[in-house]
Amino acid sequence: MEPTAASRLILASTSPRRQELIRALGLPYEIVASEADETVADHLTPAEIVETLSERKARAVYERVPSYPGRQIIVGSDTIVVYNGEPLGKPADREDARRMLSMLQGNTHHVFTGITCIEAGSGRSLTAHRMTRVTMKPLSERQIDRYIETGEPMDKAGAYAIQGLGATMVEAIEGDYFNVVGLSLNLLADMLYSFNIEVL
Ligand SMILES: Cc1cn([C@H]2C[C@H](O)[C@@H](COP(=O)(O)OP(=O)(O)OP(=O)(O)O)O2)c(=O)[nH]c1=O
Repeated sequence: MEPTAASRLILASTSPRRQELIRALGLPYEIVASEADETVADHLTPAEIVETLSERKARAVYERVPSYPGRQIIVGSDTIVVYNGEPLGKPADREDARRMLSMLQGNTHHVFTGITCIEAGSGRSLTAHRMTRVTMKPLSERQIDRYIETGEPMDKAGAYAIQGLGATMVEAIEGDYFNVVGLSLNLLADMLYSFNIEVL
């Protein structure tokens, strides 16, 4: 089959960041919220966690997607921060955000994002992940408290947003920036190419 740009993507996500990122690809897309359970077994590695959850999110939408005349690829994604072997999701409350930021400040952590693509008609599925290294500069307790007061940490893995005020706390990154924000466009483009969808 010839590569085609006429296929439609369905982003299985409520994340406004992911919605903005997928728009950058310039392909037709639709957003469908995915209500997948995000609990996983304790023994999974970070890569297994984000791959399992991205799969679960994509599959939840795949199972209820209406039929459509063209090709549709459902895209699910999940992000976690890992520090010292501990996976950090979104903070439960301000205290949890304080605990996470106190650990991350002055140290290097890893951000894992998994992506799953499922083709609606055939059910063919692909899952992969990327990892980015992020180093935060040392922060005082007062700086952490003031950052938490902005409300920015609350719906972000690891309690910070590199694309927001959190950028002022990041000293260095190694790897794909967009993987930290929640969707590596580089990885997604490679995965779409396996479905004969050319972004460029
Ligand atoms: C580390 C980091 C995470 N994040 C976000 C990306 C994800 O939205 C969120 C991690 O939570 P996720 O559970 O991966 O995603 P979500 O619940 O926001 O959205 P959905 O499951 O519906 O797709 O953290 C940032 O926006 N910036 C950052 O710098």
